Amino acid sequence: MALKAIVGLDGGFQQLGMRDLMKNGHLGGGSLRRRLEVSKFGRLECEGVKMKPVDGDENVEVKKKEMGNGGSGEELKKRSRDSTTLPKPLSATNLSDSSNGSNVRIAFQGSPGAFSEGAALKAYPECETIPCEQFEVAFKAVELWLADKAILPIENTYSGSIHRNYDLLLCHALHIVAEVQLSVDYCLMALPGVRKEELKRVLSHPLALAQCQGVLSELGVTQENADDTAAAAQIVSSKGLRDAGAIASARAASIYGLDTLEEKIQDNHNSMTRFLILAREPIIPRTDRPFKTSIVFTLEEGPGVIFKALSVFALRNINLTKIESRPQRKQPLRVVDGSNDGTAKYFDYLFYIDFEASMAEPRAQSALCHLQEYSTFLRVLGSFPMDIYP
Ligand SMILES: O=C(O)C(=O)Cc1ccccc1
Repeated sequence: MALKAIVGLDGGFQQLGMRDLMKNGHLGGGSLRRRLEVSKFGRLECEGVKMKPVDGDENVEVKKKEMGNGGSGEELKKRSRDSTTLPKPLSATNLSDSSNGSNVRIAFQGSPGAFSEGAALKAYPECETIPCEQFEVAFKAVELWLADKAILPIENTYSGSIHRNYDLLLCHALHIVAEVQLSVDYCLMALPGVRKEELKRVLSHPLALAQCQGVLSELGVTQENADDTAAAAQIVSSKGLRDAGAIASARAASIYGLDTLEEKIQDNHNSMTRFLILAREPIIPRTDRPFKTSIVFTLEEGPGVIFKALSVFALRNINLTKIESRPQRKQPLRVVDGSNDGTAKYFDYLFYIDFEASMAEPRAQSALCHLQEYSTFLRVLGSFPMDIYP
């Protein structure tokens, strides 16, 4: 799919949105350069672009078995129709990507100062970050070569999995190339001169509000959802709201010129958020450092299939770090014939598993070959280094 990037700077902070990812145009070098120049403070907007459905089923062909990152023949044929997903030759930019992230553009959902941006900077301190209105836009930005990678929060030790982002992993053909674990510190902030007692409401991302209930109920304020924590800070600042505070990062306070009224206001100080970094191409799995592999699969019907599926890892002494199941939205029910009482209908699920092994290890390869005996669909989402230094 081709696109045209249109980004206007109207004086304020902007995000990449659907409107900027155009249907029929092409990406002119000039417009890309212009967009990238503003991207430190701008977000892309997208409208009118036909997005793949977010229920994750367009790329899921459950009737076919699929191994590795290459996909089935049918899927490869489908992908080859869309030239943006074809592997591209190495360029000078690829070769100059350094581990500190200079020359790497990372798309994230949110405004500058969001925690997702902080996680991107933890992984690649010198990267260029591209704020996007929605997660779909961040994925699209990578698929359309506007960004090299996308980052998305996937789970939190306090509130668990971010289900929508699991679903998104399946809608797109991006590969997980890294994980980042971040301990998130929330700050309460307001316009300079505003005191805590003057606050009548506090704005933030729902996840942040949920984790700061102690302070919020002490303040007796109403809570208002924002798209992301930094957007909350931006609203308070740009609208000059003197009765409102925001919960966001210390970086957001400094970006939007707000004063921090209280630091580390979260109820639980040990809470961590795990983010995934996605790219168009998988990385080459290695065995010289701890690796994790993420897979998604569906199972045949029958007694004990989940037990059998999990045993392929236990038999090879492979540790599982995460199990998640999600309904198959497009075909949520599986009709099973053959019971004595007639036809039964079951909920049909996708299983996501993370295991501690690299796809370069024979035990991981044989575990997945074994798993194929019980699964109707299997996709490796990525094999990537574990973030062991949170
Ligand atoms: O809103 C943000 O800043 C985000 O990046 C999403 C988020 C919110 C709370 C914890 C971790 C990530």
